[in-house]
Amino acid sequence: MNAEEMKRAAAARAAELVRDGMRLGLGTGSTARHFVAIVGEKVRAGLKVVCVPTSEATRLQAEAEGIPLTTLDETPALDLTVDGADELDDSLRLIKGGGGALLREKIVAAASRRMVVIADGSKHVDVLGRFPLPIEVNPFGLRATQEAIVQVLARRWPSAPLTLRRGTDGNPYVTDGGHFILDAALQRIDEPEALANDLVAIPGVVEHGLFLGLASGAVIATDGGLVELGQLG
Ligand SMILES: O=C[C@H](O)[C@H](O)[C@H](O)COP(=O)(O)O
Repeated sequence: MNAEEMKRAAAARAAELVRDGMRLGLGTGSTARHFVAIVGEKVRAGLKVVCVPTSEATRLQAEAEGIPLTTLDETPALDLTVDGADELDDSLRLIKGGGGALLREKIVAAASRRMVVIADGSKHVDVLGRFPLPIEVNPFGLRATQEAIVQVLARRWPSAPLTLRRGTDGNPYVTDGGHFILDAALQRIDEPEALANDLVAIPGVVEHGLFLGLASGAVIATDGGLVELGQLG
């Protein structure tokens, strides 16, 4: 299987968890895109669900698929969210936000009774951190927030590069929430909980890409077949 086939296979397994009447969170990214497409096929075949998209990109795809959408204001509690990840470990701790959607993804995951991660095997790691950690910040006071983050990181990563994410036009990348993203190249995060606590305490940090205690299960597609972690049902 190539990478796209693996993503599709993981998405198809997660789609088996979807039942009539469910309130679903729809993730963002190239893996979640397969899940949204499969849900779209099921909706056109008669499945009754309402969904909250985790980004404007996913909202556009879901609308094009004819998937009924709602918001967390109308539907504040969801049954299941299915989303991709940039990295996941055996304890279902994640790094997310490579596509810039971490804030809405985390809000939607936290509003869901279950969150199932879908990924190809390349995302499954022993220790988080090879993927740069996205940190979403308010544009106001960017430089001061950046320096505060550097100081916090310096306790464990004295020289970790912290880079302002830019779009293809060279301007700072702007999230759906109107924020910027700083990517921290940490290589290895041995204590993600401690780092998460430190980051949320910094004024100006809106959210970070460590998803801890949110995922209840994962479907990982490998050349040897599907590997399931945690609880899917
Ligand atoms: O912001 C983006 C999301 O966190 C994605 O779920 C994550 O980047 C994984 O995306 P992909 O499935 O494209 O690797």
